Amino acid sequence: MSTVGRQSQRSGASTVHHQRHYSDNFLDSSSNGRWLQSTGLQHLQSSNPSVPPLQDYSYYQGGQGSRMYRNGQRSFNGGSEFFTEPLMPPINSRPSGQRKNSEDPESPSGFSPGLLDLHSFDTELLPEVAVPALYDAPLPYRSVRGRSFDDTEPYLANNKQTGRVRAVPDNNLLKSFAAEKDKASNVAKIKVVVRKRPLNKRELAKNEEDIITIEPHSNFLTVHETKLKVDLTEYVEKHEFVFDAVLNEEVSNDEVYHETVEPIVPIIFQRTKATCFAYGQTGSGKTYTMKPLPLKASRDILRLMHHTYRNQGFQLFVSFFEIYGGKLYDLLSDRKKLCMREDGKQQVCIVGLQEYKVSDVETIKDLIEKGNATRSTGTTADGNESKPPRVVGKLSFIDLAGSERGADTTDNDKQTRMEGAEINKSLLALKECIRALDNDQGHIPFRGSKLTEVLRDSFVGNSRTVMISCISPNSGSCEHTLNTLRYADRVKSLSKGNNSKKDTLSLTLNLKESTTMPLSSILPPGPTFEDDIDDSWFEQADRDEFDLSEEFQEPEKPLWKKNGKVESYGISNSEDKEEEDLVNAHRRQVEETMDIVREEMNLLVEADHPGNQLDDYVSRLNAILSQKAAGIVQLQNRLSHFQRRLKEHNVLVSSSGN
Ligand SMILES: Nc1ncnc2c1ncn2[C@@H]1O[C@H](COP(=O)(O)OP(=O)(O)OP(=O)(O)O)[C@@H](O)[C@H]1O
Repeated sequence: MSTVGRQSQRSGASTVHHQRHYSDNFLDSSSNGRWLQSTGLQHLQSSNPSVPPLQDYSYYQGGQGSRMYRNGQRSFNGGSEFFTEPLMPPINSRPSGQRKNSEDPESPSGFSPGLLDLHSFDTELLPEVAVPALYDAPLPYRSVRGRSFDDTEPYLANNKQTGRVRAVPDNNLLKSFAAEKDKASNVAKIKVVVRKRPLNKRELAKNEEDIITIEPHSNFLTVHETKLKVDLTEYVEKHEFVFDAVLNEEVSNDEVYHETVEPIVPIIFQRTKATCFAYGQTGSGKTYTMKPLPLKASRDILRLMHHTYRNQGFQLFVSFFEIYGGKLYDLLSDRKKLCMREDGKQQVCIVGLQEYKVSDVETIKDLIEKGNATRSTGTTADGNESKPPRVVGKLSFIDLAGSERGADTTDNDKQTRMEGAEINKSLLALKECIRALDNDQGHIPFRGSKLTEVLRDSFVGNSRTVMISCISPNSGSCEHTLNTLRYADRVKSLSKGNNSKKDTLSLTLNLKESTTMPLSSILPPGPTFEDDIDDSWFEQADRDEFDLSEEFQEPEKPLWKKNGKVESYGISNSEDKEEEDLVNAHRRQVEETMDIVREEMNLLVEADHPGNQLDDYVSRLNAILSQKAAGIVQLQNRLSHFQRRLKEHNVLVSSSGN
């Protein structure tokens, strides 16, 4: 076992390499019981695993870890839904309009998703594996070591256990490899999917309207926002969005998996890190959506490991943790507080995080279901433990805190405001990292928040991100829904391969995009696309990002847009952006108000009003002005709260040394 210390430039603390202690004995019912009690995972039902258990699980601690970003107060009540669903039925196998009974809109949210690490392990750590005749292959192939098919490192070069014969794939298997590789290389770097949940009982009881329409079999979504005209009569403003996929309230969790994570599973066998996160306001269905994904993904990963990549030396590890208030807690170890360090290679290590090596779905389910085990006293592994398995692929599932909490600046409670600040910071930093990732920028601003720091290695190299934006359909959530969709839209439009033209194209060619062709390959060449990307494009993208005017582009839109008065500010960092958004929104409100006043004054001047009508006019104008003024004051308050929170947060960050 090796421990290497290094002064971290940032924190000044020593860094620690992964320390892995293998043990056969990892589940302890007493501590599980405690954890289960608090998490409600005891409600989970068992299922038929699709892959036969191999019973070779063990665990180590101290490796790179999993992450979930959640609100600490969130409950972890489990539902039985995802253990009882059939394994990945085809997306069109369910009649449209039919929802599973088990998807109860009122059922409590489930346990947190976690992370699946896929490790390749050194040959000397390979367990003896019987080589079935099926996998025997002609000699020339025997010298090819294959974590993936085209990995041409000589297989025997470092293998001290020369007596062992490594299985090599036959032609069918080679075809499988190639097919999996093909699939992997055709998955877009960023995929933004929106999921709308059904109206819940409470909303139905209040006769709340469903304000979201989704065109069948399309990627289009429209929000119908009710607004007040100058004369205080109501009108509906339509906001249209296009995403990579838009899933309506009838879509099952299986279909969500099929659309989001399933395509990226093969990629992690190609040395790629993938991240799937859910974003949206509280109660919009993030947990409901994310909960089933890790197990579904692990089923597929194990299936690939046991079939296509059989005997290729892959191991799967699972870990769970939470980031709360900028601190890390191990959810598989009684919420033990963890710290994060960087090693000499700038790899992020979560010191002490327990990671469980798993070989069957049942074990993963057990881990999720039963929670943690006792800490390792650890059966010592052989001398090779100083050579920990190398992480070759990783799939992280992140259930973010409710997005509106980041914007909640009105709470007087300091703790709540601090939480809001951290959440806000995480969301903004996440967007920045995704943007940098997709633009192949050399610098990934992962230090913007704890979440992105932890996810650092998911943002470098050949990684993939799937963002699932969850939205509530009710009219009362309109503002939050629009915010969520705008965030998603920005993430999407920041992507150099995904401007709005391309979105439209992807609508037509969506099937190709997800099955045979990358989006970029079906798009026309042009100066705005990958090949000719230059700084001016980024500047344009930045301007676009902060042009809050998209929703006002229809004919009846306020004059401020036509006057072109709203300017975007230059961008210095992600914190500034939130402030800039607020400033722009504030400015927009003021200018909109001024335009209304001007219009009304013109009307007043032009019209030959008798005195009593003039009075009416003036009082109506006053009503409009005070309504607008309230909005402006509210924005001013938000702005100053935001600035205060930023200061507090910066003090906190610098005092914590992280
Ligand atoms: N697509 C859906 N179909 C049926 N019910 C849903 C769906 N999405 C969410 N729900 C239900 O809505 C409620 C809220 O969902 P959930 O707890 O997942 O929201 P959340 O976004 O994770 O909220 P929070 O941020 O507060 O944790 C739950 O009762 C859940 O069962």
